[in-house]
Amino acid sequence: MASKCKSKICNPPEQEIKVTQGTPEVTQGTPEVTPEIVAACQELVLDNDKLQTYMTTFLDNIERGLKKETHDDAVVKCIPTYVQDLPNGTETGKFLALDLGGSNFRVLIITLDGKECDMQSKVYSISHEVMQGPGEELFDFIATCLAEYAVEQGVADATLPLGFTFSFPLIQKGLTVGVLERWTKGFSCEGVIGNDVVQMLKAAIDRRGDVKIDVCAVLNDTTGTLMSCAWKNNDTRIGLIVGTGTNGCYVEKQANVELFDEPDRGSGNVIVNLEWGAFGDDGGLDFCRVQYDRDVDARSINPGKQLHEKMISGMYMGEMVRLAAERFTKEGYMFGGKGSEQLFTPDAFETRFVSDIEADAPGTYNNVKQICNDLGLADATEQDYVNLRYLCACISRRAAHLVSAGLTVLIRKVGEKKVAVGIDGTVYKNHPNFHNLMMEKIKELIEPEYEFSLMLSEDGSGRGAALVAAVAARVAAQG
Ligand SMILES: Nc1ncnc2c1ncn2[C@@H]1O[C@H](COP(=O)(O)OP(=O)(O)OP(=O)(O)O)[C@@H](O)[C@H]1O
Repeated sequence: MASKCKSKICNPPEQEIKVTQGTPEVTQGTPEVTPEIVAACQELVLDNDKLQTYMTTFLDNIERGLKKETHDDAVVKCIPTYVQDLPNGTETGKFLALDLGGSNFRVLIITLDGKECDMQSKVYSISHEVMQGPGEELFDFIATCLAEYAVEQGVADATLPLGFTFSFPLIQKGLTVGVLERWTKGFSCEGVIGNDVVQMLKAAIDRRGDVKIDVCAVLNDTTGTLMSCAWKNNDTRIGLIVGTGTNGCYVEKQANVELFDEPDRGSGNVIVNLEWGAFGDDGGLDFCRVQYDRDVDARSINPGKQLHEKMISGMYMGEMVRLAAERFTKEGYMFGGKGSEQLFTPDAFETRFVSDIEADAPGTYNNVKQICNDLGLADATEQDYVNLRYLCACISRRAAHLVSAGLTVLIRKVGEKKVAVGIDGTVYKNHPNFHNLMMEKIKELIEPEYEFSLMLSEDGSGRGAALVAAVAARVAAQG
């Protein structure tokens, strides 16, 4: 099989993989990506016709999620968040925030004063045992971190308002009531699904009895991201996360959100948490899923669920590249047909490698070489580097294009001529091309009358949680 390996190596002064249009191309005079790999990767290219199909299906899914009659069977749940008002820059006070939603857990103390915001925080990593152990132990762990940090910061007796950023699908029944619908992103703690996570948090705090806390909002990081960005930019109407998982939210008219059952406090709007990670769970994305998607899904702890998320987010992107590299190695096109033990080990190829490899300057192979060495692929050739970079580009670009098509639908749905999108998540932040790919693709897909901007929303989970709590307090004070 190794004989199939094409090693056409030259040493061009400049080499660039263009990832902006169609399939990534290599400029002339550089080692070309092995043609068999290019041909096999066509399935990862989402042309605008496919993206139109995606957009039509996605919009239909949103409508189904918003309508009472179809909501129960809808996969894109469109959950009303009970956040009716965006910040106006007058929010003040000291707040606690908890941020649970992925690989790390954080406790924050946030001081808001008009346009000033001071944040102190501590990060705790969550062990595999806690992520997949009994729910009560998860909440005891959260309460312990909270209590320790509150004592350390001298606010244990201050009864500060707390915003709880809990970034898993919650059915909200009020600003302080959130029932977990299902776990995602590798969590599977028993005894939480179907329960109100705010009550579980309060119970854990009470079990300790050493801190006084006023839990006054539960939200997910998407909502926090939107709020945090809106605090800086009045045009913000959409929040997006591309991190461990992916999700989106947007400002919708209350009249269109049939499940929203609270009186209008004046804005006429409410933030809708799409839970768009589940898009495709009814087969709606089968037209563009490929074998790597099916393999990643089959080996996950939630097969058949979060299929859109699995095509996009950081938890799966590296593994997708690894699966492709494994395939092309076994077919004899890469790494001398041999590969290495690490290359054939699930999850050994981290998503940060995708960013690092694509960040190599044109014609240079510093990062890719280092990564190959670390993966036991010290014999990799320049041709292998080019091929591996191509696989990274195909998979990250597909993710960026899916997100772009989703945002195009939301920008149109918001319906205002000028819309800012607040975005958070390490994939968006650290991937060298993700932002540019999104800008280009949305411009291509959307009508020219829409003006949009994509803004990095710094720390939506922390500042956003404080803002939700603060806005609720401001609106309540206004009567
Ligand atoms: N340099 C990088 N480029 C791209 N992805 C990366 C990079 N470094 C880490 N990641 C990926 O980012 C993900 C973590 O992102 P982030 O910290 O934003 O998520 P989270 O807060 O844990 O969860 P979420 O934001 O989805 O609720 C992991 O899947 C990790 O593999």
